[in-house]
Amino acid sequence: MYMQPNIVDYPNTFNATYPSRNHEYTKEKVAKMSALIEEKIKHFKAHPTLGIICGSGLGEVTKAVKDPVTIAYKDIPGFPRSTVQGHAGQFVIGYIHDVLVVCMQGRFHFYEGYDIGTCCLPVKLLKLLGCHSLIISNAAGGLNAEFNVGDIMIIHDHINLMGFSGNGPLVGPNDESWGPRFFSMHNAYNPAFIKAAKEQMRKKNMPEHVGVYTALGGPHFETVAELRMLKSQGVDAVGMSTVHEVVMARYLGLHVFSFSLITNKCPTTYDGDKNVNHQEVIDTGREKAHVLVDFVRDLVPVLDSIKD
Ligand SMILES: O=P(O)(O)O[C@@H]1C[C@H](O)[C@@H](CO)O1
Ligand SMILES: Nc1nc2[nH]cnc2c(=O)[nH]1
Repeated sequence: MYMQPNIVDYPNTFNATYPSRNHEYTKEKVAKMSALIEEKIKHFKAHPTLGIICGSGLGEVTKAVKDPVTIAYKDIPGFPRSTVQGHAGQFVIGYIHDVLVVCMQGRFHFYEGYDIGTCCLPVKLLKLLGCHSLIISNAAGGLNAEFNVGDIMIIHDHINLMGFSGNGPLVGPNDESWGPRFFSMHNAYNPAFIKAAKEQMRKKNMPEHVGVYTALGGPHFETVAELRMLKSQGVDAVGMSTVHEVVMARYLGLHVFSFSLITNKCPTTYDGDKNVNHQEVIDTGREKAHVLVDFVRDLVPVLDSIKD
């Protein structure tokens, strides 16, 4: 879907167009959304400290949440709607162990027609709700030959392909009260979180995959030539999200842990019938729900205790 670029008056100069609507999500606007949620969770008498963004088919992670309060995205004025199968479109807020978490069952993708800034609005909302850290999950195709369908890959770095070409969430005017104009993406994926997650994997006898993720605009999956190119550039898993959310999270000073569920293998040869499809992605998420719930449940208190 073609999005009409947003037109903003730049004081005294000219009308500028921006690919991202991030600047429209002002503190005032996002605080109104946050206040609606806070009202519905005031009985907890605490603010959530950890946000969890669930990838395609990965919403069952919320089974780890005790005393959940569910709030539909459609009940928050100005908040986008989920349009993709496997993204329920609701917040699930409650406790995992003694940590108050906000889970997002559903994220927003560029291919749904949302601009990249709108895709990252949830990260701003999670920050205003009080989160200091995020777990960002996604379903991804595995390029690394060591990965099997159903494995988890911890993301230790990414290649921001959409951002390379100027389609980044922070393109446009900057409000310094949210974050700085320029900032580093070095160690964007918190090394202490990665270390803790690897320890969890070792204890659970899970393969300890760590790798590089990239997101393409989608919604189509990749050609063999594209996958070969990505593999040659050091990409281990390919998806359609996460990267821009991590950029936004680091801008806001949030700590990030992120992982991919490898839902399919990415074909790098032309032989055989290797058509990836969304149903396969959803099915792998469902089949592995128990592993994800267990992994996230045990990781949450560990990550929450690491403050830098
Ligand atoms: O929201 P995520 O990144 O987990 O979703 C992936 C990428 C596409 O949206 C979808 C393809 O099946 O899964
Ligand atoms: N781009 C992309 N996204 C995915 N999400 C789940 N599997 C895939 C994949 O193979 N490619």
